[in-house]
Amino acid sequence: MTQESIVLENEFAVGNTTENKLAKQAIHVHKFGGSSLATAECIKRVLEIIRQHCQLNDIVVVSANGKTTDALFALYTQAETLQAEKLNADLSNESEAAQIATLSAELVQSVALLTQQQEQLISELLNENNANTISHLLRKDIEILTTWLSGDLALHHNDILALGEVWSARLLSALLNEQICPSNSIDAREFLVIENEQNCLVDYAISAAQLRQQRQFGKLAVITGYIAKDNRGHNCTLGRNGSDYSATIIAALVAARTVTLWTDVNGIYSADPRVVPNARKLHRLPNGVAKELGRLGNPVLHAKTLLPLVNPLSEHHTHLHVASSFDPQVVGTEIGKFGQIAKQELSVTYLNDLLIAHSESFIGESLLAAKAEFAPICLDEEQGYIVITQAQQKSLSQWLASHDTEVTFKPVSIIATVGHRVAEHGDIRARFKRSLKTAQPLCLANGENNHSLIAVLPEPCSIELLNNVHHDMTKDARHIGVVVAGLGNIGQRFLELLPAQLNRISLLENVHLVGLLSSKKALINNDGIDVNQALTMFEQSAHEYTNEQLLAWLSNHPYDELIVVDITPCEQFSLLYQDFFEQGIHVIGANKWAASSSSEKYQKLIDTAAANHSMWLGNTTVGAGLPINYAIKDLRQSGDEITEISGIFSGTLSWIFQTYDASVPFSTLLLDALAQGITEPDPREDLSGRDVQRKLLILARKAGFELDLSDITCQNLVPESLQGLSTQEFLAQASQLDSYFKEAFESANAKASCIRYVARLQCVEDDNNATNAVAKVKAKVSLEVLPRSDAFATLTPCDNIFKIESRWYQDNALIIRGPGAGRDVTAGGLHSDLVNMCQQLAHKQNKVTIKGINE
Ligand SMILES: NC(=O)C1=CN([C@@H]2O[C@H](COP(=O)(O)OP(=O)(O)OC[C@H]3O[C@@H](n4cnc5c(N)ncnc54)[C@H](O)[C@@H]3O)[C@@H](O)[C@H]2O)C=CC1
Ligand SMILES: N[C@@H](CC=O)C(=O)O
Repeated sequence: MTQESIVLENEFAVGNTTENKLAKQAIHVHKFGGSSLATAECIKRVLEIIRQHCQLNDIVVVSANGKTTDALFALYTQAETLQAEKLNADLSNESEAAQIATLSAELVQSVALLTQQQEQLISELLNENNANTISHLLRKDIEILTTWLSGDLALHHNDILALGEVWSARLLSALLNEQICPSNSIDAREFLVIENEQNCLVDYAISAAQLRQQRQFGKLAVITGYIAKDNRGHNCTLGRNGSDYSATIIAALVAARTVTLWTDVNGIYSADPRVVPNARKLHRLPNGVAKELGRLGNPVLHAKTLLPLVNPLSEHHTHLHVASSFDPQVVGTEIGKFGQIAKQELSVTYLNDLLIAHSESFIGESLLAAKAEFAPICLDEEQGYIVITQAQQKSLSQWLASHDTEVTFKPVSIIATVGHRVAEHGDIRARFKRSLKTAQPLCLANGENNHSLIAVLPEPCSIELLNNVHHDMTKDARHIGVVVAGLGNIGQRFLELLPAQLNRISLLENVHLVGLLSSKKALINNDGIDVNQALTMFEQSAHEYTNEQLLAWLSNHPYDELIVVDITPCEQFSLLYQDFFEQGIHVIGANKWAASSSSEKYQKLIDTAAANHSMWLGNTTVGAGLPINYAIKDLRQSGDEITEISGIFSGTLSWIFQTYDASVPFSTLLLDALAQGITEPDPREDLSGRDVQRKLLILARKAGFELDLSDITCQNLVPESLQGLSTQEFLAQASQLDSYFKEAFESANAKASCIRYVARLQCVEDDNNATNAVAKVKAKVSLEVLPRSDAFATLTPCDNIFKIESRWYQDNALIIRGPGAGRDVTAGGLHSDLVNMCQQLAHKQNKVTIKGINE
């Protein structure tokens, strides 16, 4: 149990009634299916999930362990056969008597096998004392089961089927008591009342009141799924997938905030991932869309399960999560009420083995009666057809015969595209029709609440068609969330350019701005932040945050990919990259700290990013928007070996030294550069040479050299007297710089030369000896006196120049030159990284792991 739950328990211990205390904290319902509870190992995993995710006032709902319900059903059938045989057998006939004896022995054996399976779970999991207690209860149940199997079977049908859930809840509760927290198991038949087994309509008022009596304060309730009582007091079951339904009913009864269905898949996909490899996980599904998916054959969602999510007692909305108990750290799918982004999701589903039934009774108003009776998959009152399952054929024929109308049936299948109000979008309808051309659909119908477009096909839906339609409808789109950190000089410009970029670049079609961070405040919105008003929204709605809160949100983000754009100058923020990469989050950084951190930290970041398929781009860390990082990476990847890198790497120092002629004080130019947004937030970062030193280190690493900042000699141009001041104090006293630079300028000028701040790195290792060895380098950044005609001396102010010498560029160096700082070029460079990253992400395939298939 978490620390929070311990506090909770103590908190509950004072004052008030049990009911009030239980209601004090939002309740979460966790339902574990049979596969999640199949073996001792699975159950241990479930215990861990409960330890990490549950509070004492939450509720756990369980299915029977593994295939126990199937085994109980098989016992019932065996006993039924035995009883029928006994009834008809002539026991004086030896062979008939022997047959009965064999059947009896087989039944005894099956009971023994089931008992042994349960005993094994008990002994493997519980300590000796508890195991004895639970085994004793099991044996008593087996005695009763044996009498039921030899008595009035039909009367005890549901009693027999209920045993699986009873055993499962009892065992889990005992285990929780032993290892995790106080717990009590509750048999749902003690509180859950439905009208009858056929309609499963819940009496919410009575059930809620009875459940309140069953729950015990300070104990985690473990409740049986699948079973209930009808309003005449008979035991009944909730049918196939009844435990999921139990969980959402119970959530409605206690107004839970969420229900998590822990199962063996880690979410709902845009198509069945077993047959559509490009299917992507749907992170958030609006209620109505989920219902439609359940109706049209999604194997995880069942229309019935979704009904109680809007609480009939209070209009309270419960969110439903689907997650894998085999992979609990993976974020699954959430179903509930969402904004615009979740509503853009499209998925494709299909159903084979259906029938299309044409009849006059389906034309006009009379269709309503058929609709109420058969809840068809789709229908059309003008064309007079409904589409039903093959199992419904007989009852439909009888129903129509009683109305004296004829009917014709034809085998069909359907393929549907499902999404929020898709049927109202002409473009989606047109795309769907186009992609179905070769399949020659018989007709196209709108689904429930227009949340689907359903095509009726004359042939079974093939896997090829499903994949093609999925590709055409979803364009295999991946939704990408972007969080921008640092809303200063460059950050603001980046955001100003964002709306036009999103409009203009089709690769950015599914990119959503979802977070804005300053050093103190954060605005995070999973439904997206309006890019046209981003800064205003930030001003109005941002809240203070801690890094822990930020990381917690990031670990649960609902996007296929998340990109953090770091436009801060902050070392602390760069320390979060390690966490980002561990969570598979991508980073685009203008911030130079991480890329110029110690070799050890840098290598760890690179390794973590690679291990988690995270991308890290930082072209703007050197030369702003100039493609210098790309050029060096490309040379290296192509097999070239870089031997020298030199140039002017600081936009600020380029602008100042190209402009400076001693007619205007040096400090005035420095303040001017600051106002233009080309300096670092503290211009001493530029003037000290540190910014250039970092840039040289970043390029050196890209070129394949292993070195640290301390390996690069750096000439600091800030006099000691100005080094320890605050930024404001430094700026106020910047005139102290003037005499030094005046002198340096005049001395160089007297020799027809000029002063420039230059970065130089040279490989000094003999090439022949360098096989497999890390090349040694000499590197420094310093103020140099250069002839006025030198290539580094004749730049446009603010330009950077990068001179690269390599095996391929020996005699005539590769030169990249252009503006190396400033708002527009840097923000532009960041957008270039964003497009580049989205392009790579568009081709990224997330491997879907399906238990039992590829795992
Ligand atoms: N100015 C230029 O031409 C270029 C700048 N860069 C880099 O861009 C980055 C930003 O530069 P500017 O916009 O000029 O700086 P700035 O000082 O104008 O803006 C930085 C913003 O980051 C915020 N911030 C600081 N710590 C933060 C944190 N922990 N979390 C979130 N936000 C935080 C600050 O509040 C500020 O609003 C720096 O790393 C700089 O080296 C890179 C290339 C060129
Ligand atoms: N302050 C830097 C900005 C770019 O990195 C510079 O002047 O080059």
